[in-house]
Amino acid sequence: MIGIMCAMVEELEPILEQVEVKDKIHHGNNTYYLASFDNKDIVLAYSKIGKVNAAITATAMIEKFGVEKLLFSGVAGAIDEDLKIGDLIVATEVCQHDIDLTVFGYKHGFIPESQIFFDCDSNLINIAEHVADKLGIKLKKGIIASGDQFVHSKEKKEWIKEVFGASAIEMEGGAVGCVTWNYQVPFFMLRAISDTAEEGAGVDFDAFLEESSKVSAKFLLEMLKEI
Ligand SMILES: CCCCCCN(CO)Cc1c[nH]c2c(N)ncnc12
Repeated sequence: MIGIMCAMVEELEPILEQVEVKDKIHHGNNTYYLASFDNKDIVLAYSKIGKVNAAITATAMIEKFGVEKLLFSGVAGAIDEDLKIGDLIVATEVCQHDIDLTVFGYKHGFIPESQIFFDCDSNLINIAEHVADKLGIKLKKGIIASGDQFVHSKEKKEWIKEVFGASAIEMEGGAVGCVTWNYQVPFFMLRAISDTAEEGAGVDFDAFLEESSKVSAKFLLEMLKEI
């Protein structure tokens, strides 16, 4: 079973309308759509925004639906200057920039018995690169940082870049990476840029959420054909 996760309904809609939904299951205040696409069984859901909501959905996908690969599609704020609105980025690793146990000598993003960075699945990243070549589109790869805040300041964005080497910023991937690492389930995340995470990012986000969600959804569906 393949799991497809988004944070917001706007990110899931463009995927859901392209698959054959067989059943809808309500569980833990989430709706899980059982569907098939290209003769593959998939379960889809949006978690709601933020790391806790994302962790709930990722865990349910694994524990209740037996998902063996978890793919995330959505939008993100750009940290790297070469990422423009509408561009795609694939996560090589994810982290949580709002974890801070530095007073005990730990690095930012580190929790004892856990990790700062969680690797995304190299096989799925390879498939993404193959699909990008086939479609003739530019696909950036990089670290994506998550935190429970919408980043809209150049200072904060630059700090996250400095401390984590992140190329993009959002609010769920680091949590999903932590869940999939604990359960040893392959994880892949694709995001399309909706804003630059600086002053005024909220306005850009509202303006480009729908369009960028479609960019990410379209690519993810192409990937599904190759999995
Ligand atoms: C009510 C509106 C909720 C916005 C949710 C934003 N998502 C969270 O995953 C992605 C995202 C896009 N741009 C971002 C930014 N600049 N900072 C954090 N997250 C993001």
